[in-house]
Amino acid sequence: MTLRVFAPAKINLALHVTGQRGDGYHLLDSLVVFAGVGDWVTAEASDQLSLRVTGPFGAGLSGDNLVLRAARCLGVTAALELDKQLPVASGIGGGSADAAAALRALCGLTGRALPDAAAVLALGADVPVCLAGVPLRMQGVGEVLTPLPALPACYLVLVNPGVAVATPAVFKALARRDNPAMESIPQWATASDLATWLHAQRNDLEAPAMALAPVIAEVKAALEARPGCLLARMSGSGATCFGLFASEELAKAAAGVLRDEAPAWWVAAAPVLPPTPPRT
Ligand SMILES: C[C@@](CO)(OP(=O)(O)O)[C@H](O)COP(=O)(O)OP(=O)(O)OC[C@H]1O[C@@H](n2ccc(N)nc2=O)[C@H](O)[C@@H]1O
Ligand SMILES: Nc1ncnc2c1ncn2[C@@H]1O[C@H](COP(=O)(O)OP(=O)(O)O)[C@@H](O)[C@H]1O
Repeated sequence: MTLRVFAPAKINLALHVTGQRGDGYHLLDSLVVFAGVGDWVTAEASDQLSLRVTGPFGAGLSGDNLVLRAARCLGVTAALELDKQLPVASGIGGGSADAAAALRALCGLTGRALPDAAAVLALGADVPVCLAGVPLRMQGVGEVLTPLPALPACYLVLVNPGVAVATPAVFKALARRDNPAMESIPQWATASDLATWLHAQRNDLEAPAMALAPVIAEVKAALEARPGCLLARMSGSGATCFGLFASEELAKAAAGVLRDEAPAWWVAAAPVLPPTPPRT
């Protein structure tokens, strides 16, 4: 039996750093969604644990892969394959998304129940939210997850300039760690309503990441300049930035122009998941 599971990119539409724990980990308040672009994890029953990595960003991976760590955490063996479509160390949770997809595939293969948030937090602060895989408010260091009102249909353009940004370095470069939490969450009727609310929120990691990798400011400005871009912001600890659009046509047009303008950048247009059916 073989199972193939999608590992969607995780996007922090807002990311507030509200404190720091005694162990150094930061307290977060984040609006997290998933995009219709991502990696794929395949698991086939085997009495040995193995991993084959393919895909355009597979060569950029070294060291202990989070997919293997997820399998060891469950105590399950399988022949795993990771098709790495997302840039590595880029603020869109690629490694955490892969770990969550591996957990799903391995639990599906063996008939086990999915582990809970507390059990998978040690794999990475983003693994619980990636395992949930639906839009959520994420708090604590990543383990406190609260459902959101249904999101309006909206589309993202993701742009990564090819500069890997190390998450610990960005947190370390923060000027303040006691920033205000997100404002209370309303019901958004349209993508424009969502953007208006998001404009009053922040990504507190944007300034320190831009200080470490100034090209991030260029990426954000390039997205902001595209017609129909309702909001441009960095995701996670960077360097990927997203633009929020109300329609697939506008998102695809923006992505096309950005690919022409900066052929070295990774550019993807994708819906926010789950895609909402059009209102009748
Ligand atoms: C910043 C965020 C926001 O969603 O996204 P990414 O930039 O990774 O996508 C996440 O909190 C990252 O989650 P993840 O990448 O799984 O983090 P981990 O592997 O657990 O931790 C990497 C390092 O980030 C810092 N870290 C992470 C999470 C957190 N709440 N406080 C922290 O201070 C610590 O220095 C830690 O050693
Ligand atoms: N499957 C994986 N995909 C991406 N990175 C991985 C994976 N396994 C281990 N890593 C390591 O985790 C680190 C963080 O990568 P990633 O999760 O892509 O970052 P981010 O959460 O900022 O998007 C990288 O430096 C990489 O070496």
